[in-house]
Parts: sequence; structure tokens; C-alpha cells
Amino acid sequence: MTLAFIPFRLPRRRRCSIDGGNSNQRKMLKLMKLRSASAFLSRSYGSGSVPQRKVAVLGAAGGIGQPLGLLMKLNPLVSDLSLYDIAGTPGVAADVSHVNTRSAVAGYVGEDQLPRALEGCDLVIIPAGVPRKPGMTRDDLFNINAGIVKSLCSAIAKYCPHAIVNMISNPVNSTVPIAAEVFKKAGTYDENKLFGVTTLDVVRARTFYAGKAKVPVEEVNVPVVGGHAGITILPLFSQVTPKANLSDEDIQALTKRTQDGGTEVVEAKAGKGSATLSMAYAGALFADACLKGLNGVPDVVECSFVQSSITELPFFASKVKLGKNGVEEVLGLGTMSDYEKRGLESLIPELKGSIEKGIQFAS
Ligand SMILES: NC(=O)c1ccc[n+]([C@@H]2O[C@H](COP(=O)([O-])OP(=O)(O)OC[C@H]3O[C@@H](n4cnc5c(N)ncnc54)[C@H](O)[C@@H]3O)[C@@H](O)[C@H]2O)c1
Ligand SMILES: O=C(O)C[C@H](O)C(=O)O
Repeated sequence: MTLAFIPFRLPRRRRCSIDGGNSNQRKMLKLMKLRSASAFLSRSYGSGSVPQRKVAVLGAAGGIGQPLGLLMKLNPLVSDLSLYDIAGTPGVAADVSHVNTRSAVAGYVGEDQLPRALEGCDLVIIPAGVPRKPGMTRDDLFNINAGIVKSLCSAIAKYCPHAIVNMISNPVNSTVPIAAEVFKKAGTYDENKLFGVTTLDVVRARTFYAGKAKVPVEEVNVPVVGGHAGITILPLFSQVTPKANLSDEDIQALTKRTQDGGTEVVEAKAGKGSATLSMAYAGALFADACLKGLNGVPDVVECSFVQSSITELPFFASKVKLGKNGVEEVLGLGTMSDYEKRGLESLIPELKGSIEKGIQFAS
């Protein structure tokens, strides 16, 4: 998983050898980086023209929304960036708009301006809602965030019914089913266009594994399946690459740390919210993957919580192939270890309950 808007990165070994060189070599590196950026774009779109893509961030003045807005402004696949919140967006939009990259930026504040924020959107990212404080579960956010998500999704159904939706607001295990129900009621539901963003779980699993296995973090690839809360987060370290010789105890500790990654941040922030910067990074990665898919870039695969039939549950996170219409294929679970099989069995009742809670709320 690499960011389209950081196409300049050379593989680690090449970077090392040139970075240490003389000034001519460094100039050459700079030129190569610029060339590789334009080569990337023309490779992806043939004629060299990048499609116009309007992206909205709902909750754009928040802890996630602000850095996510900035990261989307850095993404050359975005032509129009729409920053919406119930307060604070004029300032955030003015600030982000001064960054000298491709997209036009507009700030929208309050419900009256929501239609204009959404009209013509290809992708809507939703980090609106309250975050956890220490001692809370993600489900404790349900009472406030379910209503926020429901009303935002009603507006999406009305003003940009064909947009891809990236749901960040917690509890994701329930907010995605809520969104699906709202879209179904409005007659606009397309199961291929609704995604629960679980990328931060993958980002964490990669980081924690790389630290333990002493392998370069950029090379680590590991699927994380299930959902996005506690034991419903199931990293499949038996499928990780590159392989390292870790004990069962190590794998269990890595699994637990991945499952508790959000809580680790909530506790460290001591009442000032949950993960924002790492989430903005993860959200930008996932949004970028969706845009690449929309633009026809082949073989884009990410983990996401989507409508699924790979288990008995109607929604499930797994590897998903992204294409011009959103989900192109929900990929299976692959071969799992006995430990992971037990993890899968024990997450099912909790995830089922959270999905049903969301469906019931919205219907
Ligand atoms: N999926 C994940 O992996 C993941 C990771 C981190 C956080 N989260 C969740 O993301 C959400 C946001 O977290 P945060 O730290 O940015 O919170 P925050 O409180 O800093 O920001 C939330 C923003 O949402 C806005 N908002 C509230 N109601 C709104 C509405 N009706 N329309 C538009 N905007 C509205 C607020 O004004 C605020 O600016 C939380 O629910 C959190 O649990 C999810
Ligand atoms: O833990 C949280 O409440 C926020 C988010 O879901 C996370 O995983 O960081």
C-alpha cells in the first residue's frame, strides 16, 4: 500500500545509496523524483490528463478532519476538496486552500450548506462525531454518532447518491450498517460503494509487527479482518510478509496490541480524544486507494469493512479489490492458523450484535 501522492519514494535500498551521494547525485535524484511523479500519472491515465474528482470530508474541522483535509489536498487525484462541518470550516478551508497543490478547496458550514458540499462528489469521507475518552468502548459512542451518521447519509442519498462513502465515525461495526439502511430506504444503496475504514488496524499491525520482527516497516503486508472494535479486529499474522521467526506468544501479543491499538492512544491522550493523526494518514491511504480504483488503476487491494458473504455475517472486513465501481471483488480469508480460526469464532457474536444494533436503529 503506497500513497499515490507520494509517488516519489524510491525503494528503500536505492534511496539509501543515492541519499549518501554528492550534490550532483542529489540533483539527479530530485529530477528522478519529479519525473517519476509525472510518469506515475501518465502511466495511470494514458493521455496524461487526470480525471476531475470531487472529494468531501464531513467533520472536516475535527481532530481527524483537519489533517485528513490537508492530506487530501496533497493528493493529485483530487480536483475539488469540499470541507464540511457544523462549525469551524471556513477557517480550516482558508488555511488548507493556501497549499499550492492541484485541488480547489471550499469550506461549508452548517446544514444549510451541506447540499452544496456534497453535490457532484465522487467520494465522501465521514470522520464526523464524538471520539472515545478513557474507559469507554466504541459502542458507548453509538447514541450520539448513530444519529449524526444517519443524517449525513440521508443527505448523501439526496445530493450525491452515486458517491463512494468511506465511513470513519465509530462504532464502525454499527455505523456502516446504519448507512446501508439509510441508503436502502432512499433507494440509492449500492453495496459496492460503502466502506467502513479499517485501514488504521492494518497500519498498526504493520508497525507493531515490523518493530517485533525487525523487518523494514514499508515491506510489511498483513491482512486484518473482522470488524473495528476490540476482539472483532483480527490480524492474520499467519499470512504476513516478510515472514519472521516469531513464537506463538509473540503473535498473540501482537494480535492483542493491534486489537487494543485504539485504546492505547485514547489512554495516552487522557481524555483529549482518540487517534487523529494516524487515522488521518490511514484514511488518506484508503481514500487514495478508492480514487485509484475509480480511475481504473488495476489491482488495488485494501482491507475494508463491507457488505460481504465470506462469513455468515452481512458485513465483514477483509481484503477487497477496488475498481471503477467501488468494490470489484471481496476476497476470501485465505488459510488461517488455528489461533486465528478461534479468534474468528469468538468475534462473530459481538460483531453480529453491533451490526444488528445499527440495522435496528436505522430501520
Ligand atoms: N475508523 C477508525 O479507525 C477511527 C479512528 C479514529 C477515530 N475514529 C472515529 O472518528 C470520529 C471522529 O473523531 P475525531 O477525533 O476527529 O473527533 P473530533 O471531535 O475531534 O471531531 C469530530 C468533528 O465532527 C464534527 N461533527 C459533529 N457532528 C457533525 C455533523 N452532524 N456534521 C458534520 N460534522 C459534525 C464536529 O464538529 C467535529 O469537528 C469518532 O467517532 C472516532 O471514534 C475512527
Ligand atoms: O479507538 C478509538 O476509539 C478510535 C479508533 O477506532 C481507533 O482505532 O483508534
